[in-house]
Amino acid sequence: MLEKSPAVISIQNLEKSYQNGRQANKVLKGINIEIQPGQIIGYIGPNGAGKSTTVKILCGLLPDFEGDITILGYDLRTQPIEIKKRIGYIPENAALYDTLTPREYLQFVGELHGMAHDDINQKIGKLLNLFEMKAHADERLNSFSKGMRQKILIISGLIHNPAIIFMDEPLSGLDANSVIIVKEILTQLARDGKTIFYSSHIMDVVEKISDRIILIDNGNIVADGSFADLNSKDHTGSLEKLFTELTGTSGHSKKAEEIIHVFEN
Ligand SMILES: Nc1ncnc2c1ncn2[C@@H]1O[C@H](COP(=O)(O)OP(=O)(O)OP(=O)(O)O)[C@@H](O)[C@H]1O
Repeated sequence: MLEKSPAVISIQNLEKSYQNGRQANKVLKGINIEIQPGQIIGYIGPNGAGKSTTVKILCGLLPDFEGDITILGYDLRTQPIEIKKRIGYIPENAALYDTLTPREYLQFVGELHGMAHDDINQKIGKLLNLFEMKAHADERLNSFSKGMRQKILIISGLIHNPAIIFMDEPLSGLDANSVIIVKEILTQLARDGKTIFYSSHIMDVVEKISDRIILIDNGNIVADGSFADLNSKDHTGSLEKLFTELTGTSGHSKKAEEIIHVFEN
């Protein structure tokens, strides 16, 4: 019998509350996930479900949480630096140093990761080329469009060759060609044994690239499995339909009609 590889991400009873004045607002209510290496995990859910909160906790950006998390065998509470060295985080939006050029910014990121100069420069050249950004390597970031900035963020999350890549709505602002490139990159990274934790609203991309889909709603996991498993269980046909059925957000055309009525009256 094939032995199961040890989990690269282990989340046990994860709970998180934000303080709202005097009241605690619990947004993660007991999340349990074990993730094997080389998988692409699609982490989906409605607005406010707790996706970004989960990703930020896993990347060590929100240290105040309940439960136990180990990543690559390191305890997130006591060994966050060991984890941060080995993961990449690609958020939807992040402040880039606007006065720098992509080359300068990426050199800075590479140095923070302790990479050798030659290695940094070689990776920068290859990745900028791949994302069709080489011509802009020495222009200032403050002149960049949303999609161009997003490409630089993606490169900065990959440059140090992390074992796990956390992505929070990474395709935001990218054109169709760039989306295809990112999809291909993710598939190949997973083939090379990297683990990808991918949080997104873009259902057809999640459906196509994910080995496993985890759907959260209101801080709880409501579905967890491959698209084929989830689809055969609920007979829905598409991830979008499954999403709306399980998160109770159906009746869209009626809602749209009501919104139009607001303008008409
Ligand atoms: N810094 C914060 N302080 C207080 N409440 C917060 C904070 N960040 C998030 N929340 C609340 O936590 C809940 C989950 O937010 P989160 O950003 O994790 O959701 P999400 O699933 O990523 O949503 P979206 O799809 O809209 O990005 C929401 O109710 C949100 O209002």
